[in-house]
Amino acid sequence: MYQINEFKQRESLDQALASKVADILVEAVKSKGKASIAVSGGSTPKGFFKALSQIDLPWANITITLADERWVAFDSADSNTRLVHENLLQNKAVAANFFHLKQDNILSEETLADLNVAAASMLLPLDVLILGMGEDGHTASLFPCSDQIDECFSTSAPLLRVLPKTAPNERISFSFLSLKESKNIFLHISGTGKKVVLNKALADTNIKEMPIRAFIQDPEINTQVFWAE
Ligand SMILES: O=C(O)[C@H](O)[C@@H](O)[C@H](O)[C@H](O)COP(=O)(O)O
Repeated sequence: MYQINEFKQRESLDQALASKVADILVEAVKSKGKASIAVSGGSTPKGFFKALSQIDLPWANITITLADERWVAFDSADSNTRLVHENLLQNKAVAANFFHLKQDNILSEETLADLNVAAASMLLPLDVLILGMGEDGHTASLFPCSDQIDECFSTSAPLLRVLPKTAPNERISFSFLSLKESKNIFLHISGTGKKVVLNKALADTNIKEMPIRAFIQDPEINTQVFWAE
């Protein structure tokens, strides 16, 4: 299920989402000494990253990772790791820990197995998950067009390799079953085009056709949608 929070200005959304996420992270650190957050890449979250980076938080006890990453070099314009380093791991958040999904040149079975062990012990369940959504209804790198779409929903491994057919780059993504355990889930989208996609996602039920449906229609999952015009 979902609740929608609508904003006229993207800047107001960025501030509101940053302050909500900050409160959750503070509470998590207070109660268990540490907190984890997975953010998404793409073009939408830059302003949110900047707003969150300026908040005074116990950053040294907070680990940031990505919901998914493209398997590209750090200096590539497509690197979500680079996006996070340039926009979120700045200002006060410079003290935060970053869990790197992109490791070696090749995403081998061994690398994936090591990442799965590390993610399970260090990050999961996530305290905060910020999802984005593509025009095709993908979220994280759960791509409807990929041969891995069944595995995206069925695997109990935290992470999997995905090869989208309609988007560039090999990907690594947290699986649906690991993402759905997140304690606080947000979907951050902006623009009228994304509102149309959201409405399309709400109008039908096939999750493999539009994976975002799984997060907004499952009664066991509570997704806070943050949308700005
Ligand atoms: O690395 C990625 O591609 C993502 O994490 C992906 O799931 C993204 O969030 C959506 O594609 C929305 O992207 P935009 O914000 O660019 O529309």
